[in-house]
Amino acid sequence: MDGRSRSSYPTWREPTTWSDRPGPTTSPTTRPTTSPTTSPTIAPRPRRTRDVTAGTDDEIAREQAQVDVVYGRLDDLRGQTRARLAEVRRQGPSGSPQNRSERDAFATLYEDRLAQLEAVEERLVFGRLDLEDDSRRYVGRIGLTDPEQTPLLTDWRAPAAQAFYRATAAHPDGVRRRRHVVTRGRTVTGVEDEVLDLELLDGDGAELSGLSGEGALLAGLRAGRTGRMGDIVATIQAEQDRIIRSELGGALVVQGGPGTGKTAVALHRAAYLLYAHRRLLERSGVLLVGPSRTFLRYIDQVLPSLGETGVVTTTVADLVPGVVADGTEPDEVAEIKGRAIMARVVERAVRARQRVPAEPVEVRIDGRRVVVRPDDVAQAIARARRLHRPHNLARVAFVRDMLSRLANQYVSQLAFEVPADERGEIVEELRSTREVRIALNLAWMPMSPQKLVGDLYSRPWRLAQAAPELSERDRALLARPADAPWTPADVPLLDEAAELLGEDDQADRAQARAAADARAREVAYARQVLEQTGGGAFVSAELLADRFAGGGPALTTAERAAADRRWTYGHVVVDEAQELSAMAWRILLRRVPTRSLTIVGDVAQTTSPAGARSWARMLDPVLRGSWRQADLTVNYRTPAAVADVAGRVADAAGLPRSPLTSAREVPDALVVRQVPGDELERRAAAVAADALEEVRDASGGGRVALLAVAERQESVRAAAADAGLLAPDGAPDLDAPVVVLTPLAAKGLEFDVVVLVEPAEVLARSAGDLYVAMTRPTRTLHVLHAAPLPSGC
Ligand SMILES: Nc1ncnc2c1ncn2[C@@H]1O[C@H](COP(=O)(O)OP(=O)(O)OP(=O)(O)O)[C@@H](O)[C@H]1O
Repeated sequence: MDGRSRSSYPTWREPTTWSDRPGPTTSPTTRPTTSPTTSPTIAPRPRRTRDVTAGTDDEIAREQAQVDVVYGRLDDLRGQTRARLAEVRRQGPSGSPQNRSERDAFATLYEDRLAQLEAVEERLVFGRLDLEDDSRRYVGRIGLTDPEQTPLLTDWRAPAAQAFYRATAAHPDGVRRRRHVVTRGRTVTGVEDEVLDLELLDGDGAELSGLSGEGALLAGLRAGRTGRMGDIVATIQAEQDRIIRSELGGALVVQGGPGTGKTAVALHRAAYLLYAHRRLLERSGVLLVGPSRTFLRYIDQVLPSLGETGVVTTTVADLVPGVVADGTEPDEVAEIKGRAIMARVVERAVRARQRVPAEPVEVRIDGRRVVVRPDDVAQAIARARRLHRPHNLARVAFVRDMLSRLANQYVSQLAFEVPADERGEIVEELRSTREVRIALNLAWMPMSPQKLVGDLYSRPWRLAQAAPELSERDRALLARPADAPWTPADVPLLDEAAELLGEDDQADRAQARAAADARAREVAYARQVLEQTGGGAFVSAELLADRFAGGGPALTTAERAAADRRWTYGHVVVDEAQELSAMAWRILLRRVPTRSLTIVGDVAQTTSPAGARSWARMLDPVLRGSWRQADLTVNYRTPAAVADVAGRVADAAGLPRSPLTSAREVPDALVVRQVPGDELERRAAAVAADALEEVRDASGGGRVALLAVAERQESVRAAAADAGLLAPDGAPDLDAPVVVLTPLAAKGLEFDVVVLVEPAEVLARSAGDLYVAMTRPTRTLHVLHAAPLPSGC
């Protein structure tokens, strides 16, 4: 994986029949991953290994007994935590502020712990390893021990669980048998074994009985979509596991075609890193950046289900606290704002606010004359710049210097010596004189990022001065009224400006010094408290001290980080990273000076004109060539027939597509219909209605998406509303069974069925959009067209 090499797909899975009670929902047939028609990247079936099928009910009953024990322990721990929380709350709001703050901090800790214990209810236990030394190890969502500290369940992220994901017959890693335990609620519904030890197969049949199943992985893939992403913790594949557990340091790029689990892997990696490097990351935090708020909603249940609530999830547009970037603009305008040169433009715009006046400015004070001379201003500017501090902070030095020069002029006109303390009064008088203030402000204007960037757009001469590299056309495209709303592409520029302008942080720094003194004492105290309460297993003394000092219960690391523009994270995960502009990379890298990054994406799915078609071209300039790449090669989402045609379309359009193997084959997965142009929307809605009937299941699963270009959204939505599929004018709602979206908005999401309306129009906007649209379904892609189909279809 390291050194930008391609990983292979080493996991072999037995094609088996699924032992199940009451049974998973029926679904289209699947192609076993060992089928000869699948890609050569899937390792051939090892001949030494075979599945054993007998006595399933006994095995299920045996596993049920163990699963009951583990859930029993979970219930006990929940009960204990609830009791502790109630005890803390009972103490009420009395006592000294220190006592109250400690109580609040403990209440938050117990609440967090309880939330974690509640979140792991589903599929708490999902695996068992039978080891060469005849011991057994159960693998699950979190680690649990019994009251005597005997292990009951191994956290999936622990080193001891790694073999569950990686062991193969060729490299059994001390494992004789790997068992997938499938549960629904707290009931074991099936087991599936992979036997990695030949001797075991030749041994006692009774001991090995009851092992059958069609494969936990494929069963999971066949389940109806719910509109929200689920975790894959029970069926992580070896090539995915290697990425999830890759070392923390440096920048890791995860390239993979559609449906290869990039998002799933990114989320599981965030959870893994928090577990494996908790000391480091619990206080600095992990940031996860996604392409849109819709996407963040789509994934928002995954990390909590893995027992992690401390990750800050956001979009680039939301990275600057206090800036609401909900304006829209044409792609070509966003592309200009994303260019690397805009960093220079902002820098020049800042320097333009440090200006030597053309003429001397004369000011009269108490009948005496002082002059703000261009020479003095030039010298004071040069001296202040040499400090290399941000504009608003260096301004303090500039003003002090200028006032001193003006005071000298004033004093030289007096007929007597001025004592040092009275000179200070003269300086203060000069400072408060309106004309002096105006003259100094004109020379070195205090600035907010919003004013600086807003002026660039609304005052063409300022842009012309700051951006000589941009063509007149480009500059005209950037022009807009001063009160126009901010757009997502403005946010990196505002952050750049904030960085160069700085805030007057003198008070902050004094406070920080005082806080540092207090902190050592607080950490020592927190350590003592943890020793007494036994809370050290799930929180460090440093974090507890943060919470004592943090002003109350609300301030978790994630909350403090999200509210602070200058927060630097211990690790940043970026999904759909191929879309990021050069300026967006700058804002992100500022948040992770250690360059500990997981960068996830597919350069064939790029839709933004500011995005990348090559990782090297995108990342070499920003990471100076210091990054490693891992590839994902198996498409778990899209049926083979759909993936094949999407691949042909991508190739015809010249997209840099990764070679892919589809894990699933679904009969009749691709349906193409030509219809009259004036019937497109109505027919598409009818197809969606029929599809919904087919995929809807009793538990609320089953999702259908109608995808069309932005210009058709309204008419498709109206047709879908007429067909009773969605409320008229309703906003896109991921929880609804049917959604109407643009391909861009569908990025990263998936549905059971996609109805794609007029692919030629999608292609006209961007080939990446068409590739994205075609690769969203897990079961069926319906293509409806009036115009000729794009080549490759
Ligand atoms: N090991 C796995 N076990 C079970 N399901 C998996 C596994 N890997 C991926 N999946 C499923 O495959 C689907 C696609 O995963 P995901 O959305 O992470 O892919 P992606 O590479 O980010 O796709 P895209 O680039 O198209 O957005 C999801 O439903 C995910 O849960």
